[in-house]
Amino acid sequence: MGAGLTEALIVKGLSKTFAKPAVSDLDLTVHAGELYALLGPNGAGKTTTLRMVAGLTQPDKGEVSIFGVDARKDPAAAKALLAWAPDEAMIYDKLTPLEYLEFVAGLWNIDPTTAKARAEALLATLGLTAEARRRCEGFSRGMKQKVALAGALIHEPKLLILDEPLTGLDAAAARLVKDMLQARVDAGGTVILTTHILEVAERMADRIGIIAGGRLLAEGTLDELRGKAGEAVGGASGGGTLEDIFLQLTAEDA
Ligand SMILES: Nc1ncnc2c1ncn2[C@@H]1O[C@H](COP(=O)(O)OP(=O)(O)OP(=O)(O)O)[C@@H](O)[C@H]1O
Repeated sequence: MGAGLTEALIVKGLSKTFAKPAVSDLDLTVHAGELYALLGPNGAGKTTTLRMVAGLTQPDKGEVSIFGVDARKDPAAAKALLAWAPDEAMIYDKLTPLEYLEFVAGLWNIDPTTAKARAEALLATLGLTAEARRRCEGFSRGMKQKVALAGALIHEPKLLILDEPLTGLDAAAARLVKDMLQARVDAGGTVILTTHILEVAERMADRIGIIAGGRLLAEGTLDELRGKAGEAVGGASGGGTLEDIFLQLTAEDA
């Protein structure tokens, strides 16, 4: 985990209203080299927040800084530092995984030799070597999701943002993806993910942010969140699970 000297992401006062407020005056900090889990009930504003960080949704107000780059002033530089993997894989069915990855690499101006080497390495890590030259059209949802994840990683982003990366994956595929994310963090990369699987956050995350109604309820390590949940009930913090803490904090908010 990073020493906190560099911040991978700083979000300040981020706000977005659609028909009603989706994200309200949100502050978040993600340290370089950590795995950060953004949690919250359905409709809490997680996807909207991460889409604004990735430059896909225009905020109404607020600041987003990616490794010190002001994402609203210099979106191209910010985007080069990050990858966004949505929960619904968007890949071209007529292409093979290798062709898709070479196509995405082309968009980043990566030279073809490097692109091919990176694509093959990513597909191997994700257990897709045997399918590398088969068209994606017959692939399962989980396989397509893995191809999309490889596409997000082809330009070697410093910050990886994943919306519900484990949805639709079977146990073996979920393990592969979790191991890959952990390996990236161990190698100094930064990962932000949303998940409704609280055990995943509990086991993997260095720090956790809990949002509800577009507002940050708590942010910190599991121990820090335990302390907050304890304070909120006016007593000493117990050894509650993340699920206990999450349910307590979100129920109080509701
Ligand atoms: N493009 C949009 N147009 C209108 N409303 C939207 C749009 N995107 C999100 N919203 C609304 O903003 C709120 C927050 O949605 P968001 O998808 O960010 O929540 P979430 O925390 O990711 O939820 P979930 O866990 O269900 O995926 C919801 O009320 C949602 O209906």
